[in-house]
Amino acid sequence: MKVQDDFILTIDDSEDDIQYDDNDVDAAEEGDKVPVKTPKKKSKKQKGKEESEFSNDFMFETDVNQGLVTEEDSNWDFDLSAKSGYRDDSNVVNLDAIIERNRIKDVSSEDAEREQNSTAKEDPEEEDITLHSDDEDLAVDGFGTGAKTLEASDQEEEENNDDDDDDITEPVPSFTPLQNGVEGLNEESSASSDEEDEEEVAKKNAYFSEGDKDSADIKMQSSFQSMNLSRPILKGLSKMGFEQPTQIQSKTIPVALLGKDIVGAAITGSGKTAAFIVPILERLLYRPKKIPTSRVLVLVPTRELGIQCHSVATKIAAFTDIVSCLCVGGLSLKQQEQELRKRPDIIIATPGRFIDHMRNSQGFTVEHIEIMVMDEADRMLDDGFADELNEIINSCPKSRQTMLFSATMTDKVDDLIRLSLNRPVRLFVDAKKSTAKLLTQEFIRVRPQREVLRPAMLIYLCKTLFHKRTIIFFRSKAFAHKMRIIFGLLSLSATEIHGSLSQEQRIRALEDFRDGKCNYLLATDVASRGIDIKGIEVVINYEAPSSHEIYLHRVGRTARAGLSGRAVTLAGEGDRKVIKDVFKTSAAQNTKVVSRNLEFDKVESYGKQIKDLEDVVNKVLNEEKQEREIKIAERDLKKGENIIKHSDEIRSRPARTWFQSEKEKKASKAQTSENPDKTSLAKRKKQLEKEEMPRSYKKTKKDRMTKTRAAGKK
Ligand SMILES: Nc1ncnc2c1ncn2[C@@H]1O[C@H](COP(=O)(O)OP(=O)(O)OP(=O)(O)O)[C@@H](O)[C@H]1O
Repeated sequence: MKVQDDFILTIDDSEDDIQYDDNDVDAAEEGDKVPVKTPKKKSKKQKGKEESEFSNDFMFETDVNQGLVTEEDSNWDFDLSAKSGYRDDSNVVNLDAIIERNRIKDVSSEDAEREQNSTAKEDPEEEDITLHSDDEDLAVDGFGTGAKTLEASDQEEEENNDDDDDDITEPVPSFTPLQNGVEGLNEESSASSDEEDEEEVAKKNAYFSEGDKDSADIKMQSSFQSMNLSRPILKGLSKMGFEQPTQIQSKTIPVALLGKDIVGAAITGSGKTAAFIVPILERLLYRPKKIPTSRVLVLVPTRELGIQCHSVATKIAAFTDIVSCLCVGGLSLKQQEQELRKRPDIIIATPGRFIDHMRNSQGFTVEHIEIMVMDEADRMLDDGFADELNEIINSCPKSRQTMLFSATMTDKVDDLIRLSLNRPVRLFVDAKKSTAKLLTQEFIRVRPQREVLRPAMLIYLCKTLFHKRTIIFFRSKAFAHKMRIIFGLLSLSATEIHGSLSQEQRIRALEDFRDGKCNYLLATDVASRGIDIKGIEVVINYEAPSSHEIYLHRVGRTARAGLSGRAVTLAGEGDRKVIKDVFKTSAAQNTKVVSRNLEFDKVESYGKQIKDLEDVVNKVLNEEKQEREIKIAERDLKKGENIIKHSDEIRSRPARTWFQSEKEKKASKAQTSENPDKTSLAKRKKQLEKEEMPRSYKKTKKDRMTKTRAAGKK
């Protein structure tokens, strides 16, 4: 199929089509009225830009430095979301104050002294770290790194375990390039689990549109101007400092403007958000405006990602009349209900909160959703979201355009089929499981007998090597919290983000870290996907995550937008599989992977300090618990008083219905994993498979109502 460059599918072109559930407008017949867009004249400057050469090695920071764009323009912010209302946070305890009260004098003074005398390294790579090739600590130990064969490495590992004690007093920290000369790994392009059999390839060929060919016809556009975007959108992009599209944007925007379904993938930090926001805004510019209608739904897996996406959409739309609404958990339901009543053009939501509105917000309907985006779509396809997703997908019109994006996007047909995509175009920019080119990945082996020193290793890294803009990932919320107390007691300015905190605390943590008020952000995987904070220098994995995908998202918080960064992983025995996968792909893609050895005398000394602090940490935890209980009691008292005062009004409200309680959610998840064939999910999948055929033949109203710009020009 030959596709014209200037062919843009406009959004639901007839106002007559719109139906409202609160009876304010009659249902009407299909119409073919199409708004004709007046062609814009291109300025000389724009033309010049179009002709300029497209570089894939984008340098994002330049405009910021030239002062054309302010930091605020390109930074995402919470101010907009703040208007959506934080929850009452009257039970938040001031942990910093408790830590300060409990800080042992001699620890902090000893610490200050240590700071002064320490061999604190300004640049961890250049100053004290020597690259040398004879350090085989990690390379030969069977983590799949320098191993010639897996069998050989296992044997070597046993040998290495015998002389564990020898490297306890290893010298200065060192890097060892690992992948150079690694045999037998370079032929593989990705981890073995990704190998496809013929059947899967055939399935994919049948399922995906000839999109790659189509998009070759569409041409990768080298500038935003040559994509025929409207002036207000170009102005918004320019205000954000986006001069040239990134690869995923070049590929996606023209295809998305045609209204096609898309399955998109590109490395972390490569601009996927704008890749879907820009075509959405462009299409919305030509919507019928008489009656406001919510036409676009963007689903995201975490609240913070929703806030960030909302901020990007609002900023790019700054010169348009397009309105976005943020509907994520933790923010005021009431305020969101009020905003939804005004029928914003775009709704950015987490699935749970969105369903809550679908069920309980009067007058809110999803009947007119014409574009649905799932950011971090592979996460949304996880079991954890299965039921919510089904509910949303079943409620939204089938004739919608659907776009899915993630850095680790799956193109497995079986995974995608339940989303009832319509011959999607597959737009995969980088090799699967790639990391950013300028990301250095380091690994520190934690031998079983040194597990006890893991916290000390982390403290060592932060005290001697990484002093700021460092995010540290933990698997457990409770442990992240405990470490935050230890950081505080050892005078390391840290904040934390995880699911046990209130939304306001989570947002404040991100802001404090973003603004440099805290040097360390201690996080669980709630912050591993999508979060875009400028200038994160280092990501530390306190332990490797449970999968290679999560690893990629975590380390993708640094080295974003063409900048460099470093990821350091403390790798224990239990982390073998993930680490092996990382090394395999890194070797294949020739990205930089090194091992780091620590100064174990210092690590042991930190270990002793941490042990000495145990009682103080428990004391802080107890005080925190007590203060929280008092706050909760005070809040409940107030609540009780309010209920008595306003009982009539409260009783008159309709009862809210819940999609699933936490208990039901867990039961459903267990059922899915225990007995996948008999779940409603499997049934639904089969039903969708059946429905798939007729659907692709059905011409939708939207399909029929397309117009070329050329028509407008006539
Ligand atoms: N065309 C562009 N020019 C300059 N900067 C850009 C451009 N597109 C995006 N950026 C910037 O690049 C950064 C990363 O963008 P974004 O958060 O959309 O990445 P992503 O691919 O969604 O990452 P992740 O997979 O981690 O979610 C942001 O700071 C954004 O402002």
